[in-house]
Amino acid sequence: MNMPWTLARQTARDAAKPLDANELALPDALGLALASGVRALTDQPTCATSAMDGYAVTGPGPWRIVGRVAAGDPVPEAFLRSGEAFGVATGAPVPDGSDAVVPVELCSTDGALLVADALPGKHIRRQAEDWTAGDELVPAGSPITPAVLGLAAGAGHDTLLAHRRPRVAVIVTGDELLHAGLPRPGRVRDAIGPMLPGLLTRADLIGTTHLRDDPAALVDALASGQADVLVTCGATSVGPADHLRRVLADLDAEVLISGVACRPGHPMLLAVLPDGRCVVGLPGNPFAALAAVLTLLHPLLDALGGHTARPPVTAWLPDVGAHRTDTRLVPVTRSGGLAVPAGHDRPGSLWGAALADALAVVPPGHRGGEVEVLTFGSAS
Ligand SMILES: Nc1nc2c(c(=O)[nH]1)N[C@H]1C(S)=C(S)[C@@H](COP(=O)(O)OP(=O)(O)OC[C@H]3O[C@@H](n4cnc5c(N)ncnc54)[C@H](O)[C@@H]3O)O[C@H]1N2
Ligand code: MOO
Repeated sequence: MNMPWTLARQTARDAAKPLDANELALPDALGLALASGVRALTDQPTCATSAMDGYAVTGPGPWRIVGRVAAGDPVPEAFLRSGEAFGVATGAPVPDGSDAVVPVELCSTDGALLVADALPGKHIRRQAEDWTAGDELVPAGSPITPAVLGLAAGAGHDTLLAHRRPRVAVIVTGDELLHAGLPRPGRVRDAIGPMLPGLLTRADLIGTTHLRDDPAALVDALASGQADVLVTCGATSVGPADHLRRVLADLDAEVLISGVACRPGHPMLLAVLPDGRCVVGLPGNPFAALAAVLTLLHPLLDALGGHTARPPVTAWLPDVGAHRTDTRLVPVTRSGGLAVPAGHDRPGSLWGAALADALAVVPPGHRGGEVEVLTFGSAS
């Protein structure tokens, strides 16, 4: 009995716990998931600062210019009194007592005398206006994007605690596969091996092995290794050369998912070996393999990498002819909230997927309307 598609995705997410976490220098943490929230180590700003190049002033004008402070200077020792002005640069601390900053282009000066209109409080960034020391700025489980790195640096961090990226080994099986040159009767080019690295943006691909349809070789390939996840391609079905299910049984693997009610890709599977390593079985038909990556592999890799599930991305899809009982995965291009089918979506062909930027998830019975879309880059 094939598992419903939505349950299969959730089962894949729940199949693994986040991998260990390490304290990493900021540049090394890019793309990983935060293992603990980023907290501000100081107030921002740490003191009242000027938001403009100009003059800090106090009381009604005109004012007497009594000094100047540049970016990088410490807080001026002077306390600004009514009728006094202090030259300030954007980002520089303003003297205590300042009422407002007047931008330089709104000022006229006559020697040490400054004339302008000042609005109380204007253009002064008060201490802790953005955040206070101890505030959580980004929660655990968030992806460490370039902006998170910049924010963390701004909040005083030199390192971040981040989960390790899962290590993935790929095993491509099939006597009929060629890895170069022209396909010919009885021989096809491996289309899955070249596709996978670009789909593993949240993992480290540690190796790709090509095997004949030989159960002993498959046992050897699965039995040991450094990978957290083994991804097999082909051999998921019931033909004489399709050994994956028997080999997993011989290895005492716990099969969590053996078939999913979706088109294409229904023979996909997920198993856990006795030592905790996971096996994701991608069907041999290349578009079915892509469907299995987005359905099972991405949620599993997200869970291992410590990434929190994000709200689904949706788009409006016309009636594309839903399946009666199974979820269809349909290649689409998206434009302004609308998903347009790319066509060419037969299980053995990546043509439609190559023209698409996402797969639309079409539940059984769908007759047009809002659907979830899965992008190729990452996961849930
Ligand atoms: N009796 C049944 N036969 C099949 C069923 C079924 O339910 N009952 N399901 C079909 C579906 S759906 C799929 S999908 C495939 C899954 O097959 P396998 O995972 O066992 O893969 P293979 O048999 O090795 O290959 C299937 C097909 O894909 C081509 N292939 C395999 N690997 C690659 C690759 N790396 N790159 C490009 N093409 C590949 C292979 O040559 C075959 O044409 O089973 C159906 N049969
Ligand atoms: O998964 Mo198969 O047709 O559905 O390629």
